[in-house]
Order: sequence, then structure tokens, then C-alpha cells
Amino acid sequence: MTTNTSRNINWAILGTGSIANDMVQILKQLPNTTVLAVGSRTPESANRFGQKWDIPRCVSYEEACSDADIDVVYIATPSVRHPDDCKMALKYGKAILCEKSMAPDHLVAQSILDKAKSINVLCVHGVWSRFFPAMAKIRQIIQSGDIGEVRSARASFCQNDGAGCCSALAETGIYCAQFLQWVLEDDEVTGGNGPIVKGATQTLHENGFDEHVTAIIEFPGKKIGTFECSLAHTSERSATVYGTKGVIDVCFPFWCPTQVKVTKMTGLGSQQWSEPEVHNFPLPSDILPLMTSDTGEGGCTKPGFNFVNSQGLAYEAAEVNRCVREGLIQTSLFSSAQCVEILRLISDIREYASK
Ligand SMILES: NC(=O)C1=CN([C@@H]2O[C@H](COP(=O)(O)OP(=O)(O)OC[C@H]3O[C@@H](n4cnc5c(N)ncnc54)[C@H](OP(=O)(O)O)[C@@H]3O)[C@@H](O)[C@H]2O)C=CC1
Ligand SMILES: O=C1OC[C@@H](O)[C@H](O)[C@H]1O
Repeated sequence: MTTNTSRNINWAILGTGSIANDMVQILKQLPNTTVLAVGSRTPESANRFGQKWDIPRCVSYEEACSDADIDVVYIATPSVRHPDDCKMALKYGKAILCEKSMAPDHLVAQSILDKAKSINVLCVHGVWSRFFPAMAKIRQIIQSGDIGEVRSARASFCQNDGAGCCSALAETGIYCAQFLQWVLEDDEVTGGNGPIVKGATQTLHENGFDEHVTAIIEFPGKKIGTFECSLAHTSERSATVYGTKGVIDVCFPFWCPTQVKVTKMTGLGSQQWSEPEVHNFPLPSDILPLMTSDTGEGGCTKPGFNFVNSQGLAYEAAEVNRCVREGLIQTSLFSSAQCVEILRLISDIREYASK
């Protein structure tokens, strides 16, 4: 099959909130990429966002999805809407990049991915961590045997800014789960012999959402993963991989990492450690926060990004462009099977913690 690597890709963004604000700045700077439409619940929001970012078609969600000129729909609505928004995009045969968490559990995710597969369309769960070069480096270090045999890993993602509006597992726990999967599993997802939840506990917000969860998980090969996530308090938001001969540290923000630190055991009886080897992966220098002529009191403003390391959204967006150009229905950087397995793990933790 011949691939037109420079084919322009037209995107529609669904939702006009915080992450849409960051992603639109990325998409506008990727080569051969156009943000052709923004979909919103209200014409006012669609127009406001469209004017701010110079997007020609400011429409409803359904109009954005049904637009014949759109190649990819980026779903940037709240997580509870994602399954329905994915189904709407698929109804019109559109490729999807769906923000995390794509679905509340693996069964719903599987049904969406099955539908996408049946119509030969790309559907990517936007767990953007997976597209960072630092993540590939972590895997490479593990496979090189530099830290010996990996036995365990931990991740912590607690932040105090969302309790009560969504599930901590869906919002930040998913980043911990994906990290543990990445560092504790072999290349192939193991299907029925995947990770097993050995312990989990949670506290709930008064509205019923989990707001603080900790979990202990056994991975194949007797590896143990632990994580803590919360939307009610803070943590250092780092992750660590532990091997028989050394440790890999991924400091804040571990879910969109630009640095990996390796410390190796050098002395007899574990008494000496090397100076850490530091591997840096700077964010793409050609992606910048964009200026807009916002009509706020200050006139021209520099909006910048809402979230740490948002320039790194470029990695997943560029991969989606590549997949669409090449007619792929999944990305090898985050396969559909891996996506389903992470959500299965999240479901199992939720079930265990609710007992
Ligand atoms: N990858 C990343 O780094 C990040 C990912 N996320 C994920 O992105 C998604 C959106 O998060 P975020 O941008 O912070 O959310 P916001 O609340 O800032 O924006 C969500 C947008 O969705 C639309 N919307 C549709 N239905 C509703 C509803 N019932 N309540 C509120 N808004 C609604 C609104 O746009 P309109 O009114 O125009 O329709 C709104 O602006 C979440 O799933 C989150 O997990 C969030 C932050 C960072
Ligand atoms: O996806 C996300 O959700 C929580 C945010 O704090 C974080 O920066 C973002 O990546």
C-alpha cells in the first residue's frame, strides 16, 4: 500500500474546556494538520472557542462528527461522556482520539474498539504517557538488563483539585495503572493471565465517586505493583521501577516524563550505588504556547497551556496523524489490547475496593 505521508489531516475537537485549549495549540502547529471544526453543547461556546483559535466550523457535536471533511475526532469532553461520544464519531465512520478515561470499564472499551475494528477505523485511547520518548527509554533500560530483573514498581498520582467531579481511578489512577503495565509486563499482553489485584482500598466522596484509592497488584512473573491515586490530597506524583541490580526513578510529572534516572547497585551486598545516570528527553522545541487575540480586558493575551508538559500532546497527535495516513486501526505504541487490559485492571481494583 502506498502512503501519502504529507496528506493533510482534518480534525474536529469535541468540547471547549481545559484540555481542548491545550490540544488545539498542538494541532495548529503540527505539519499538514488542520483544526477544521469544533463541536460544543452550545453555539456560544463553539463560537467563542472557534474565534479564539480561528476554527472555521463552530458547530454541535453531531455536526462535527458528521462533517464529511473531518478525518479525526478528538474527544475532549468529561470522561462520563466518552463512550457515547465515541459511538457518535464511529456512527459517522470517523477516526478517534479519545481523552482518558475512554470508558468506565474494559467491557465498554472493548465494545467501542470492536465497533471501530468492524468498520476499519482508528480508535486511540489518549493515554498520552505512552507516546513520550522517555517511556520508550524506560522499556529499553528494563530490557537491557541494566537494573537486573525487575521485581516491583510503584506510582503515585494524588492531586487535590477534582474530588467529587469524577473518579480518581479514571482521572489519575489510569496513569498509575498504565505505568505499572508498561514496566511490569512483557511485550505481549497476556490475555487471561494478566495482572491480579491482591489488595485495594478506597474512600468515596459523598456523591459516590472514588476519591482516594490504593492498590496492590501481582503481575505475571511474580512482580508486584503498587499505586495510590487521589483527587482530594497531594503527592509527589512520581514513579519507580525496582530491579535486582538497580532502580529507575521517574520524577514529577511521571505521566508525561522528560527525564529518567537510573541508579545501579555496584558494591558487594548492596552497600554501594552508582551516581545516577540521567537521560533527558526535552519536549518538542518547535511546539509553543500560542498567542490569541482574546477579547478579555487585557486585550491580547498569551493563553499558554493549562497542564504541565502539554507540548508532549504532540507525540500522540502526530502518531494519530501517522496512523490515519497509513490506514491503521490501532497504534503499536498503545494497542487496543493494552488499552482494554488497563481498563480491566481499573475495573478489578474498583471491584476489590468496593467489597
Ligand atoms: N491528557 C491530559 O493531559 C488531560 C486529559 N484530561 C481529560 O480530558 C477530559 C476533559 O477534561 P477537561 O478539559 O479538564 O474538562 P473541562 O470541564 O475543562 O472541559 C470539558 C468540556 O466538555 C464539554 N462538556 C460536555 N458535557 C459536559 C458536562 N456535562 N459538564 C461539563 N462539560 C461538558 C464542555 O464543552 P462544551 O460546553 O463546549 O460542550 C466542556 O468545556 C477528561 O476526560 C479528562 O480526564 C484532562 C486534563 C488533562
Ligand atoms: O490527564 C490529566 O489529568 C490530571 C492533570 O492534572 C494532568 O496534568 C493531566 O495530564
